[in-house]
Amino acid sequence: MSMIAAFYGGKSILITGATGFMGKVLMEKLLRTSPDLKVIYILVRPKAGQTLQQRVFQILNSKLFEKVKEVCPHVHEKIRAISADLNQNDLAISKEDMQELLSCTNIVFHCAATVRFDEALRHAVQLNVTATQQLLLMASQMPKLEAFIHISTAFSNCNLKHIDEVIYPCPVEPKKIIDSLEWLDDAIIDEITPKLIGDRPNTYTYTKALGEMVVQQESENINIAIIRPSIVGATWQEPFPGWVDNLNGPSGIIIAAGKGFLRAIRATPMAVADLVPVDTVVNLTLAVGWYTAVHRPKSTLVYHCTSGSLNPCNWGRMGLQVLASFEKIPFERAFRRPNADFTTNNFTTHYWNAISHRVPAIVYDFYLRLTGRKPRMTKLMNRLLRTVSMLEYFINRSWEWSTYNTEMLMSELTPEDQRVFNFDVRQLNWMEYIENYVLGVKKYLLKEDMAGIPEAKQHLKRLRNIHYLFNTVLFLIAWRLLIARSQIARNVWFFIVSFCYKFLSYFRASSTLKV
Ligand SMILES: CCCCCCCCCCCCCCCC(=O)SCCNC(=O)CCNC(=O)[C@H](O)C(C)(C)COP(=O)(O)OP(=O)(O)OC[C@H]1O[C@@H](n2cnc3c(N)ncnc32)[C@H](O)[C@@H]1OP(=O)(O)O
Ligand SMILES: NC(=O)C1=CN([C@@H]2O[C@H](COP(=O)(O)OP(=O)(O)OC[C@H]3O[C@@H](n4cnc5c(N)ncnc54)[C@H](OP(=O)(O)O)[C@@H]3O)[C@@H](O)[C@H]2O)C=CC1
Repeated sequence: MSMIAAFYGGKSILITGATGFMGKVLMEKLLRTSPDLKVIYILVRPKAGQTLQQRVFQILNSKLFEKVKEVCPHVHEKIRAISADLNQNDLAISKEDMQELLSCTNIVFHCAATVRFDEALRHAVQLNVTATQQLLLMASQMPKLEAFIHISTAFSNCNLKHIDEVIYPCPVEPKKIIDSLEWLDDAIIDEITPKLIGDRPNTYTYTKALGEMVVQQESENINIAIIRPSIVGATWQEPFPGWVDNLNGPSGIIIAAGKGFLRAIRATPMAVADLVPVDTVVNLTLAVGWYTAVHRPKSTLVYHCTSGSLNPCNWGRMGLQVLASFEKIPFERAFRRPNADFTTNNFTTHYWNAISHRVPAIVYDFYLRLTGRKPRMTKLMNRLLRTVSMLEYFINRSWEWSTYNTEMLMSELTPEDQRVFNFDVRQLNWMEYIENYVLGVKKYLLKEDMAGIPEAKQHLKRLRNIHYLFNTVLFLIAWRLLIARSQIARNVWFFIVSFCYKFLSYFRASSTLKV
């Protein structure tokens, strides 16, 4: 019997960010491995015209939860959705709900965050720092609380090259930032943002670092741990391989490349692609929850959930495997044939952006206009290139994360727990994982039918023929222009033509002789 699974039995668990990518997988694993848990409270806000109940209903009836229903048929009864908005200072939780949360919660998993890189500082601080502070305040009033697990990111200290499992201080105290944002207006905040974030690339990594400082400062009476995952990707094994439901991290890039929109990228092929599957992160999170509650470490432990030091894979290898997977699992109606030229040079980046991205988009929009349709490709391409430029920071550097705590925890688990809550990335076969990732993107993100693969392959063949034809025509035009202007080109041309003529005459003569 798994000790970790047994530990969560009968517990009341609070999850923030349960409607997000990681939160859903966390909820699924908890319900599947500990169906006898008492209740999972999830903080949810109404969104996109859906009520809380509709959102929860949709999640629990999705493919991700199919296996859970086999072991826990009354899964709906285990989930208690609580209306909350982490953008509000009091989290907008009703008095009754707050009372219930405070008196019943045993474990808190705090996953909610804004993961947008370009989030305005005010909003990023509200969600990633102030909301964390509010939750810690709540946690300090929970008499039955056994552990509070805070999900951060391995990139919260991406301004450093080597990162240990410790909380690093930021130059300005989080409390000072929170206070100043209350009275500064948006224009001034925009102006001081670059100075505050310093050598970090965006407000996301900066506010996640501030969030960790808040955790450290408010953790006096709370049993707390921090998890730092690197780039979180599709599921590796559980509940099935390749599940993914948003465009963040590599998923959006895989779509853009598979559909032939993105054909070149500024990336360092030898830089480590520090990806971790979402189910690995969730397994570590649940193991940390158990360890923190049962062993009650004296200080706040930080756990790195990264792959680079244990099982490294670089962007070059990953890019090639993604391309190889497109051969087997092509996406439907591709704009151009998938390709992934990696370049680190400024000039070639601009060249590829112009030739491979902008020009085809302009040509296609021209065609749409001619056929009476609304042009859209240039706009889409501009957005895509902006997105890619924001990811560039992460695909052109390598970091070293120490993993002592994570390895220590692994050694503390029983063999059964090591199997059920496996977070050993050394066992990950990258090639297999990436192929399943591409398959998952096709199935669960693009919602394309596998039966359409032969047609998608035919379409790619047609695109290849168009590509060859286009290149041949281009070459002939260029050559014709060159001949018109250069004597050397003309001489070379006459030499080739006369050589071909002689060869054909010889061939014809010898075949006549044989007859
Ligand atoms: C073959 C080679 C393989 C190599 C493979 C390399 C992978 C290289 C990954 C590095 C990854 C580091 C990751 C750090 C790890 C964390 O710790 S951070 C957690 C991850 N967070 C993120 O990835 C957030 C990144 N995204 C953002 O910040 C915002 O979406 C952006 C990029 C600022 C765009 O904002 P926006 O312009 O307001 O647009 P938004 O409304 O979000 O979306 C606009 C459109 O772009 C699309 N879109 C959004 N995100 C993406 C995306 N990532 N990609 C494509 N399209 C996207 C949307 O679907 C939307 O399309 P439409 O619905 O309009 O048709
Ligand atoms: N994805 C990644 O690559 C990585 C993620 N992380 C960390 O993991 C955690 C989870 O990330 P991930 O699941 O990918 O992120 P998602 O963007 O998928 O999910 C974010 C969650 O936070 C919730 N949330 C956002 N704003 C509010 C709000 N105002 N009130 C209530 N809830 C809100 C969202 O709810 P709603 O559905 O209503 O928007 C959603 O449930 C984050 O802390 C992130 O920093 C760390 C490293 C990498």
